[in-house]
Formats: sequence, structure tokens, C-alpha cells
Amino acid sequence: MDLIEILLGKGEFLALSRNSAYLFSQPFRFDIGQHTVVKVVAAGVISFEPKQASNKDIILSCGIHGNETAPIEICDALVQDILLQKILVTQRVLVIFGNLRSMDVAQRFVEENMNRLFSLGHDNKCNNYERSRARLLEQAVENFYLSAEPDRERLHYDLHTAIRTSKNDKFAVYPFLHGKPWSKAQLQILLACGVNTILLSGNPTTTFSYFSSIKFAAHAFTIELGKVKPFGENDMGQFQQVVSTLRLLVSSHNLKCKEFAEEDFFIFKVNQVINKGQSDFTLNFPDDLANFSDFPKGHLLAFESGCEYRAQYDGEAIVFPNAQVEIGQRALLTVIPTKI
Ligand SMILES: O=C(O)CCC(=O)N[C@@H](CCC(=O)O)C(=O)O
Ligand SMILES: [Zn+2]
Repeated sequence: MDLIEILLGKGEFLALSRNSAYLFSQPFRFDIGQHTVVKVVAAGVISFEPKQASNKDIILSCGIHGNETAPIEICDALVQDILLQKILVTQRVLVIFGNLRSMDVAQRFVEENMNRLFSLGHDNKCNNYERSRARLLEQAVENFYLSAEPDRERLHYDLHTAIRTSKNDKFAVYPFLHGKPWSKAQLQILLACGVNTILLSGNPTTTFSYFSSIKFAAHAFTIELGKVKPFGENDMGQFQQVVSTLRLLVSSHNLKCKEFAEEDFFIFKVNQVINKGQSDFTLNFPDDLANFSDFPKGHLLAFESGCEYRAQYDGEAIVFPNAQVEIGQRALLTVIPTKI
């Protein structure tokens, strides 16, 4: 059996990408039935294009951090079902399994956090797996969006899970839009996915979602789906809404969502981005404290030589605390409630 027959017969694109990446060293394409063109871009990168007219270009990425397994399992099952003709795409879809090597070692990354490597330009001075992979993924995104008409709707949902538990279990980071309006229609899609908590970012970042947002005006989000678990240990019942909504999104012409209502959401804006400046950076709360735990004004949140970081508002909450990051990288976000 050749590779295309194996993909169409078993649908195991991710397994082959991880076990036999050499099979995907050159791009290739094939058809599913009479209706869909499949383009295999590289190991872990595959697109599906309906032959009939469509109006959306949708990117679903996962595994940018290799130990965030629930999104990887969700996208793996989706790709299998498309290849096996259990789902018929009606929109152009690019599915990206980001950091294949870090999946193998069940780590967030091998050498460097890939989600700090986008929009950096093609600087080859320091090279490693994550840097070259980030460049490949940027190129795949560019090719995917630019090979269709520009007036189509572009979406990019970059699916993650958080290192610790979260009081608001599923939440999305809305990248900084430089003054452009937030899309309420997009928030309704997120709500249909079971994501009712939104963090409005106030600055440019080097994340994958910000890259697609700023460079291609895509509706892009980092979407956090619960807490990191090893492969096979996710309770997939927790993801029914996101699974069914993403499947509808790629296989319908017009996903119907309910009307926007502010009270359906918890909206926060980022108040402080606290970067680790010294090796002795310390968080002043327990390792198992959940994301979105809040503090009174003046409470000491973290400290390091020469610096203290305190809550500036009553009710300021912590998100993504991580004292183990490299010096210079984000070790903590604080957020405060807001409205849009
Ligand atoms: O739980 C954590 O500390 C990190 C989970 C995660 O990977 N989050 C993303 C957020 C990206 C963004 O701010 O848009 C990350 O840290 O890369
Ligand atoms: Zn992540």
C-alpha cells in the first residue's frame, strides 16, 4: 500500500507524522472522493479544501506545546474522520500539529518554548528544532491564507491546555488588536465551544495566534481547554462542546450561534505582564493555586532581587504563573474584570 492509500484507509496522519516524519519530507496532494483536495504540507501539517465554493479559511493548531494533549487528541480525531470520509469539509481547513518532537518526550518543548518564537523574522543565528518548526508553520499559514481570495473570513484557533487548573476551566486569549474592534460573532463561536472566559491582551506578543492576527487579519485566539494531562488520560466528555462546534464549523456554510449577551461571559483585560528578570524570581502563592485566583490590592504576588510585584487592584487575578521560565520571559499575567 502506498502512503496515500494508508492515509485514506486508516486516517493515521498524526501517528505517521510522529513515527515516520521522513515520509512527509516533500509536500504532496491527493483527493478524497470527488469532493476534497488534501495537501500534505509537511509532517504534522495538512490541509483540506472542498472543491465546491466556500467562504472561510480555518486554521486549527494544537501541540504547539507537546504535552498539551487534549487538543492534539481532538485534532487527530478530526483529521482521521475527514480522511475516512466520516466528515465532509465545506470550508478550507489547515490542521497543524505543532511540536511533534516534544509530544514524543511528553514535554512542553524540547529546547525552546515555540509559542515565544513567532513573528521574530527569519533569524538563523540561533537554530534549533522549535525555531525551524516555527518558521515552517509561519510559512504554512502564509501559503494557506494567501492561496485563497483575500476577502474570505480567516480564522485561527490555536488550542492549548493550561499547566495548572483554572477557576474558569476553558478560556481564550484574544490577541492585541491595535484598536480594532473585538468580534462578538467570534465570541459566540467560542461560547458554543464552552469557552466563556476571555482575556483581552493589551500588547503585541510572539505567540502563534498574535502572528495570524497581526499578519493576516485572522480572527485568531489562543484557546485553553482545561489542564495538561498525559496522552490517553483526558476525560473527553469535558470537550464535547468544543469537538462538536469545531466539526460544525468546518463542515457547514453558516454556523448558527446564539445572540451575543455580555452576561454570558467573564471578560478580563491583562493588567500586568510580569517577566522573570532574575534567577531568584519567586511566586508568592502555592504551586497548586488555580488560574484566576484573585487578590486584594497591594498583595505581594511575586518577588525577585530588587523587585516586588503586587496586585494593583482589588480582585486582580493571576493567570499562567510559571517561575521556571527563562530569564526575560513572561512568568505571570495579572488580569482584571472588564467589559467589551
Ligand atoms: O498554563 C500555562 O502557564 C501556559 C499555558 C499556555 O501554553 N498558554 C499560552 C498562552 C499564549 C497567549 O498568551 O496567547 C502560552 O503560554 O504560550
Ligand atoms: Zn500551551
